[in-house]
Amino acid sequence: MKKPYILINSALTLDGKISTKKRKKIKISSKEDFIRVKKLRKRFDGILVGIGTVLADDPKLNVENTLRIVLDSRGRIPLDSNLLEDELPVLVAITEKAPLSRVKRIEEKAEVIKFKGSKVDLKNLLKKLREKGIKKLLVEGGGTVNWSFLKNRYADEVCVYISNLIFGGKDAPTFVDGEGVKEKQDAIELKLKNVEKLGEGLLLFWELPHPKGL
Ligand SMILES: NC(=O)C1=CN([C@@H]2O[C@H](COP(=O)(O)OP(=O)(O)OC[C@H]3O[C@@H](n4cnc5c(N)ncnc54)[C@H](OP(=O)(O)O)[C@@H]3O)[C@@H](O)[C@H]2O)C=CC1
Ligand SMILES: Nc1nc(O)c(N)c(N[C@@H]2O[C@H](COP(=O)(O)O)[C@@H](O)[C@H]2O)n1
Repeated sequence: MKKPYILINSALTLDGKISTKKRKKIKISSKEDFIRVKKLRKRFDGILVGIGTVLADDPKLNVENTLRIVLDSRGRIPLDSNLLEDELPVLVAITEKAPLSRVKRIEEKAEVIKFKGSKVDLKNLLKKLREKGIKKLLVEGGGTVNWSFLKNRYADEVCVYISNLIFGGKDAPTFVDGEGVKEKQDAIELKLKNVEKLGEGLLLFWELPHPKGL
């Protein structure tokens, strides 16, 4: 079974942060980049975010004919979150760690798929998404989710908008968080495909040389 084609898109400050140390929703993209992202989202069958992003940003990701997917092992998605309050489809990927009473409430508002283990099993999730007809998946963070998709070599391409802002701070989330590698030899090496100036920032397109199948 082929996995969906996967693009990670993110907006970073010049120092690689995706929010400040307060970890709240912050506009890092320029006006021009938000216009680009709006068009980009329409080209994907699915948009995926982690529960950290849902709790911090309460995103809408409201694009017609696109499935919104949340990685949420413990079923923490707020029942009044924008994703669960509108009419557009949402899939919440949970694990056996999610309390049953909570799952029932989420199921009233979204499709729920349950996986074994303590974190959502990406391989099996991607299989299920492909079976559901998701051929192109846009991953929009945050840093922990980006790490999972890169570490496992599931991402095919990466697009980052590098803004003219600097947030600093060791506790501010970065484009890729998670465990990280210990040695340079374990680094995830990408190939630069394109560079564009956009507003006061730069748009960079990268390709992963050997994305993994399922
Ligand atoms: N500038 C930008 O472009 C963007 C910025 N952001 C910012 O990023 C920050 C949020 O990032 P972060 O806190 O890292 O949260 P994430 O959105 O990356 O969500 C991470 C959580 O997802 C759950 N999860 C379940 N299964 C997996 C899996 N297989 N792999 C990875 N995660 C899994 C885990 O929680 P659990 O165990 O409970 O399931 C995990 O802690 C916010 O500050 C937000 O504003 C976010 C997106 C874009
Ligand atoms: N491209 C981009 N630029 C920024 O500056 C951002 N803060 C984000 N954040 C991502 O977009 C989601 C919000 O989407 P809606 O506007 O609510 O539809 C947010 O959750 C991040 O994934 N992206």
